Amino acid sequence: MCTAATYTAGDHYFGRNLDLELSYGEKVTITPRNFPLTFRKMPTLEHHYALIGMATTVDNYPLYFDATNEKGLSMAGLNYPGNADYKPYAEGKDNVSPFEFVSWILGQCATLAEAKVLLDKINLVKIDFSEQLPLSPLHWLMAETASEKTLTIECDRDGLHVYDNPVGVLTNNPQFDKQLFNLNNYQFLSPQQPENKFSQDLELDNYSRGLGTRGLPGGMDSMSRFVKVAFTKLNAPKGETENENVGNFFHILHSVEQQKNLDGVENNQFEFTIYSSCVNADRGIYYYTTYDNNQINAVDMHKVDLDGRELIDYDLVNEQNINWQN
Ligand SMILES: C[C@H](CCC(=O)NCCS(=O)(=O)O)[C@H]1CC[C@H]2[C@@H]3[C@H](O)C[C@@H]4C[C@H](O)CC[C@]4(C)[C@H]3C[C@H](O)[C@]12C
Repeated sequence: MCTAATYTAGDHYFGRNLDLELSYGEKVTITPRNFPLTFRKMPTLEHHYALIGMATTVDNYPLYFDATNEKGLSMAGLNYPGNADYKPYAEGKDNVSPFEFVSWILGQCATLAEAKVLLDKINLVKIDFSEQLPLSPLHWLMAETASEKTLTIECDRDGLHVYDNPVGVLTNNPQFDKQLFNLNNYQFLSPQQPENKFSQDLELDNYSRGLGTRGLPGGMDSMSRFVKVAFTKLNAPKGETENENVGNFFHILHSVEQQKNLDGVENNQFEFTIYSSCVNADRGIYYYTTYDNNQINAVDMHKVDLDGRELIDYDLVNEQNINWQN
């Protein structure tokens, strides 16, 4: 399972937890403006916006899991098994494969309005990257900095759905409209202590702090994480400094982090949070933590030549770095 979220506190932040039982050798990857972005059925983008994000690069092709462009538009792909339904080639449409989708949109669009124009013409065509890397069933969170608005994009059996996402979070199944509806069931949650509405005939005691959050779901499943991360994010403090806000953002994501050995999948394996990312979308800085390294690491896209023609990538720093004080 995975979780993605946005957060605004002065600047605009976008990030995700990547939860899985295996790694694809992903690295923080910068695609400069003049790296030719090729597509199976669409013309090459010789010149485009520069991108920074997490990607696996195969045959010099960046397969982005999540990314942000130099204009602050961001996207993340999350698992959507059993629902994602990619389509056959369609004449007259922009036939873009899901593995190309992030680069196609972020390479060309600065805003959600521009992205919506491309989404109107798009056909998410069923073309695998390779036999070894077939398509994954995904849906996407997309956010811009200007309006602070967020979209969810899902390609179901009945076609493409582009939802306004007023919460600014995404997890996995079920469909987004059901996740949103489910929040109706949690209106009772509060960061404040409850008042007794149970009965005036009883004297009830707030015997513990945090009673307003009793009933907040804590499961690893995607509906539980949706509620928990939405509640955490919508009540998150807004700091004064970059460090404070990056810290706040990681607290939001880590509220739904998956610890090892709690979410069993096939072959006696367990899914866990491989990395958590936080992009400052206004400044093009990609921060991340990994399961084994709680320290926040950062890559700044503006410290490299964004007019280049070659991909630039950074291995994840995966070793725990303890700050010894004596
Ligand atoms: C599995 C990842 C999503 C995380 C997630 O939601 N996990 C939950 C698993 S589950 O619900 O519990 O089954 C997704 C996000 C982005 C995906 C990758 C990107 O789409 C880029 C390429 C695309 C290729 O078609 C397949 C490999 C791949 C490298 C993908 C592998 C995998 O499907 C990734 C890494």
